[in-house]
Amino acid sequence: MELKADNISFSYNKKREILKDISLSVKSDQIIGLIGDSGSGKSTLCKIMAGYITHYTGNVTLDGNQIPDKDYYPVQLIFQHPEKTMNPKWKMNKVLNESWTPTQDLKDTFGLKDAWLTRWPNELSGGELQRFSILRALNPKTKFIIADEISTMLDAVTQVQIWEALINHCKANNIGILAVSHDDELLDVICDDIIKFNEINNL
Ligand SMILES: Nc1ncnc2c1ncn2[C@@H]1O[C@H](COP(=O)(O)OP(=O)(O)OP(=O)(O)O)[C@@H](O)[C@H]1O
Repeated sequence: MELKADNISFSYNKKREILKDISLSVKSDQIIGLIGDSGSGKSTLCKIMAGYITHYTGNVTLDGNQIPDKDYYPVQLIFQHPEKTMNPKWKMNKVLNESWTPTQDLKDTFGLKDAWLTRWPNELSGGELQRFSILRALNPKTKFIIADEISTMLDAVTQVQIWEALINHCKANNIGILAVSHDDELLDVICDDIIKFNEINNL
């Protein structure tokens, strides 16, 4: 499969255009990196490609087709701050199983401990919470993952564990990844190709 953004332009308000005529593509067997200046619009592009922002111009397609937003959205966005995406009034068991029920094998692969399931989100660390948000995004209907600075706040060991588990799962299940990061060393190690955001944003 191929996820494509074609000629995407967007502004939050009339004063300033954030994205101008941006095009990029990711195939199922690829990990594509996206690097660029802070505030240049990378997260905005991620939200557009994952269906969170809909009032843009241009096209986001999967194998040339518009992505229907009524069913499960096959492009899943994982954010830098997992706590912002979780209901603070839900225990982690409910948070984890909201979209699908991950197997015990997968929970083990991501180092997710059963003891965490009975806690509230504010009783877990950033690294522990990020394991939940990644597992939630790996519903079998997911075709592409957009990882927006998912390991920025984690220590080096946790960063490696999480990326290794995510990449292994995605390779085995033919899920393509768009990885946004300021860490060029990380992108050099994990990506097939790295796109410089400033060069594709035609402002
Ligand atoms: N909801 C919003 N309303 C108005 N402006 C916004 C909104 N969200 C982001 N912006 C602005 O849009 C611009 C692009 O933000 P965005 O978060 O996409 O950049 P980024 O490249 O991901 O930055 P960083 O690398 O720092 O995460 C910034 O100037 C930001 O202030």
